[in-house]
Amino acid sequence: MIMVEGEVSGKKYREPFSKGVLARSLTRAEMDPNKAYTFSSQIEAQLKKEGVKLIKLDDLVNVVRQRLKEEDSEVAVQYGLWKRIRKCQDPLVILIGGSSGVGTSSIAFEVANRLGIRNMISTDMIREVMRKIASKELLPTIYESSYTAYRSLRIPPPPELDEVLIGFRDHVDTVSVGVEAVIERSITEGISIVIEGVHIVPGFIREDLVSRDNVHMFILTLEDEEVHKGRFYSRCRQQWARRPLERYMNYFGAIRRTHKYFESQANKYHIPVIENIDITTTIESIIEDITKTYGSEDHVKETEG
Ligand SMILES: Nc1ncnc2c1ncn2[C@@H]1O[C@H](COP(=O)(O)OP(=O)(O)O)[C@@H](O)[C@H]1O
Ligand SMILES: O=C(O)[C@@H](COP(=O)(O)O)OP(=O)(O)O
Repeated sequence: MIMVEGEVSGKKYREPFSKGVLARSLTRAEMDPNKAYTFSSQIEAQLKKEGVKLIKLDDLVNVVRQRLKEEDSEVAVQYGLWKRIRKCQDPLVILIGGSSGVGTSSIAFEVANRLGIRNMISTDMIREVMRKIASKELLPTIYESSYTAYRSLRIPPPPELDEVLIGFRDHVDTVSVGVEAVIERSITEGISIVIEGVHIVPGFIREDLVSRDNVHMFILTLEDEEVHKGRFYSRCRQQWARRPLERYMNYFGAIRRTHKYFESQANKYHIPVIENIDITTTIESIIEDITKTYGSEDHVKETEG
């Protein structure tokens, strides 16, 4: 059996070489799963042939990189980047926002998967916890959807102001307290996480958190209203009981107002805006933006492997 020796926070550990574990990291670097498994088997065979019984994780990574360079240079680059992200001491916190229906949960899931991040939370869940803590009388707007929050404003806004946006801002402002708590906890615990939903709005989450190098925010949009409507049709087909189409169509105008607000806030705070037409392109641009930060070896603070 070949043993692999790694190191976490100065402590050494050993585990058996696993083709499955190696294959998964290659799949994240966009290698075809079948090819990844074959490739991992070849690496194992190579090590056995060389009589290796124990290999340091860093050395294993170099063996993999060397062979990848010869066989698949594109995967080699992706694998290198992915390893650099994994080696970084700071956890990655990825925030994906956008108005209802633009695709935040679908994209968050894919991004987490690609980067090997095991934690993901929707801001709807954070809101749900907050609803159990604060009464409807105290925080009425969070008992509504983000786009209907205006209906429960305690003091109706003056007619010259957009009541949908006043309600939306109040709703988001409150839930942002919970979002900040999750970010803070992830940072102190060193846990990478993807947080997604309508409550990720530029300008609402504390600057000292979003300005960190390891916190990345993205806003998804759908310029074409018909395409946006189409997403509700497809979602409602999948989850009819929980997400009746009628509700989203009745409030579509309000949802589009929040959509515009997301765009203007993103521009104001220089947050990347990604038009979520093609799922692959959206994921690629998010991954590319994040990996840019890890493009240089200087960002590697620890050799955890
Ligand atoms: N890039 C995309 N192309 C096609 N359909 C998409 C894309 N992104 C999301 N969808 C679909 O659109 C619907 C809404 O996406 P969802 O992730 O639930 O949105 P949100 O969480 O922002 O409300 C779902 O049916 C989802 O499968
Ligand atoms: O508040 C809101 O805008 C939506 C967000 O959810 P998504 O549509 O983004 O999943 O929550 P709802 O009240 O409809 O459960």
